[in-house]
Amino acid sequence: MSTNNEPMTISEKIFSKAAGKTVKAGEFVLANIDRAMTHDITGPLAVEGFYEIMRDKEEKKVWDPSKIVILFDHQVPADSLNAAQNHIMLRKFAKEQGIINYDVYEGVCHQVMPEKGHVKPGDLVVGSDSHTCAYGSLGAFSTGIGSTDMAAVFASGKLWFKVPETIRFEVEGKLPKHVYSKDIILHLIGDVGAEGARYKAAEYAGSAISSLPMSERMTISNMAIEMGGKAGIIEADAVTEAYLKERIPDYEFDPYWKSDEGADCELHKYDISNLEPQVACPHNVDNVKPVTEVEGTKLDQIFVGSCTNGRFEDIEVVAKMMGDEPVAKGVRLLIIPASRTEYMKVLRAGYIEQFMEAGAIVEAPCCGPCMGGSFGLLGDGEVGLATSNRNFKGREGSPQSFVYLSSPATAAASALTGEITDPRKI
Ligand SMILES: CC(C)[C@H](C(=O)O)[C@@H](O)C(=O)O
Ligand code: SF4
Repeated sequence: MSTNNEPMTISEKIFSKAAGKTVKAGEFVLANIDRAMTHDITGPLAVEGFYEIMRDKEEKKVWDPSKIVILFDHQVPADSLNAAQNHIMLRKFAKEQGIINYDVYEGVCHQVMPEKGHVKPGDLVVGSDSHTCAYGSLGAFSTGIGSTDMAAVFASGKLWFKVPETIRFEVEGKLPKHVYSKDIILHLIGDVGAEGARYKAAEYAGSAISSLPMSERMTISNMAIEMGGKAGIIEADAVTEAYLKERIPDYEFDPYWKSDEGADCELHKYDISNLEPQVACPHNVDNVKPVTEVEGTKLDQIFVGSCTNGRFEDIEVVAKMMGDEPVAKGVRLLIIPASRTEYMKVLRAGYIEQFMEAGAIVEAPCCGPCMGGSFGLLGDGEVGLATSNRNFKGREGSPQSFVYLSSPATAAASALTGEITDPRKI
């Protein structure tokens, strides 16, 4: 696609493809969208907006129903009459328009989209959810948009963008035992701050990133938005290829979708060889401390799940660390696999029985308490530890509660003791 020899970032390449001409960071483009995703919270307003845009048109059809995905994850199974009505409305819209609709609770959108093969390297993907940046783990430019922008995408398949500058995180080293990609991303966010990557495309590279399996890459891309990133991209490689070959039958790896050497970016370098497990403390995701500084904080609830860390691999870490030990008295351990597929893997591995016997509770795939909208909420003065991605005041329930964020390993160690615990000490 590059028409001259100037090195380009992966974002510039993707926007050049999407705009049909070579574009550079800082330029405004009207871009063709490859895939659009919406869910039960933001979908209804997008549908209303779509009909508003189409009000004078005789045929009120979306631009391409095969490129839109609608799913239900935030309030499932319907937890209120309002949610049930929203689901009815979205099911009807999807049916009338012929849109792909996972309407029987397939799981959290950001797990289901890659899992079902809806994203590939070089794609421009939009979703009406801020953690849409998660699909950057597959080498796509993927970003969250609002419901009204989604309405415009439904109608036209296009959207205006300013091509973002790139902020590149080069992370080298071998992860110490019991330290995971969640610790890397919390460390990066703590370092650059909640605004450190504002309107920039974050790119993660280096030996510590390329050696991560896909499940852990997803965690890192997912949290780009927590430092203000517009996207969180990891260049596609053999790991990406293997993941996609299982899901997209005709997928062929294309080495073009990477940042060229010498492309313009703001560079940040890290060595994580001695990284401690990290914890984000109330009430901001960038309030990050090594676990040793918050050890001993008493917990009321631990939530293992969400689009950030609700995959089989995450839950397996918890199962293995807990072994036959029970959940500590006085703490509630809530485990929610991120999708039906991940749930089935957890089930077949025998972990659900193990967790239930240990005194934990395993729920069906959904966002759960992550956003404080559904079940499993924290009350006044309660303290929770979660493997999710946000800990703002009131995020998991009461504005008088406190949420810490960690890796599944730290969550498991803490479930055994009832207080924030360094997994290296278990
Ligand atoms: C409901 C949705 C708009 C929201 C988001 O955009 O991220 C939610 O998924 C979250 O994690 O806060
Ligand atoms: S699991 Fe949490 S972060 Fe992910 S989409 Fe659901 S509410 Fe948002």
